[in-house]
Amino acid sequence: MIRLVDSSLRDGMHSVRHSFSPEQVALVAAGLDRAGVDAIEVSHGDGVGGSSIQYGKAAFSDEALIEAAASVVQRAQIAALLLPGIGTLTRLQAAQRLGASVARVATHCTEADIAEQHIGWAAEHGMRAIGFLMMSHMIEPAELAVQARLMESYGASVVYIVDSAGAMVPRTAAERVRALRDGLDGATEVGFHAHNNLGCGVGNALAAADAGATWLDGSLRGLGAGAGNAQLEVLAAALERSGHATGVELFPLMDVAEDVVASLMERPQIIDRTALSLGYAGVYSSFLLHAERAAAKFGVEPRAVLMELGRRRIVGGQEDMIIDAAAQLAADSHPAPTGSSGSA
Ligand SMILES: CC[C@H](O)CC(=O)C(=O)O
Ligand SMILES: [Mn+2]
Repeated sequence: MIRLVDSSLRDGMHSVRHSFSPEQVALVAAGLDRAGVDAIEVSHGDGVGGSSIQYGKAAFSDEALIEAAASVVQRAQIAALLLPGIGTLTRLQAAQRLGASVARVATHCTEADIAEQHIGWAAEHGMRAIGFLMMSHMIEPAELAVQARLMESYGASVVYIVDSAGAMVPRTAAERVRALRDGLDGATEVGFHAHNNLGCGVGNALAAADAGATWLDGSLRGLGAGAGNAQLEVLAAALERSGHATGVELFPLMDVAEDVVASLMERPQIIDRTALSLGYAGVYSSFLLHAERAAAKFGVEPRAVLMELGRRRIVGGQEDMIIDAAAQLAADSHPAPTGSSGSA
């Protein structure tokens, strides 16, 4: 049995500049709940506590959004994402008080050790504790399994491989799932979170399921950072057709995607050259809008900025480097005249 987690109201926040209102959240969450989705993730795109100049100001507080979602669901669990260092444990505690019962604690794929306190607290306080290893394409499957074991040792009952950059293809996704499946205790489940920058979002999630992942993320209409996530309603149909039960009712899921989410989207969730460059260069999907803004400011190509970020191996939390890379590219293309000191 596959458990489906919807991320439209969290990863989708990147795509709408963190603007969803409690009313919009309630509409989408009610539709997802009717369709039988297991968990609905709600917060700023960068998790609880993410609203800031660095990551983008949200229109409403995480707490108001979580409360709105929790007030309309009958069956689905509400999930809160926390990136230690962006949000603190107190934000997770507040999320739990307001109705979140799933804690997804996210770290860069080599930094699982910073999640010990948060995963431990969630597991000890009745939440389902999930570890979320971001930018998982950047390290080899065996190294990823070592990090996953750390999260398991802190109390995570599920560890996710997170293809933040949408840089994986079905083979590399499946290799990582197999490495975690082999390295973790049999009781610990493996999850997969896809991005569609290389056009492989649903395919990667299917490959992950075939390799033993039992938790899969997606979002309605694919609403998410970069080219978006695995499109949830498409994934549900494709899983059913490939023999994986999800417990989700497909038509109500299609309906909330088309009748509610489609009209909330600010930009088409397509693989244009900038989104494709994210996957090709292996860059964090949530950098898309930041890179477009920085490129416009410095008069350079967004694609060039993303390729430079990939070359520098910049990871989440280093958003200021996007501006640095754009400024550097602008300076390289308009070098100061010989003999100039570069300052007035
Ligand atoms: C900034 C948090 C990030 O969006 C989490 C996530 O969904 C990912 O890494 O793909
Ligand atoms: Mn994501």
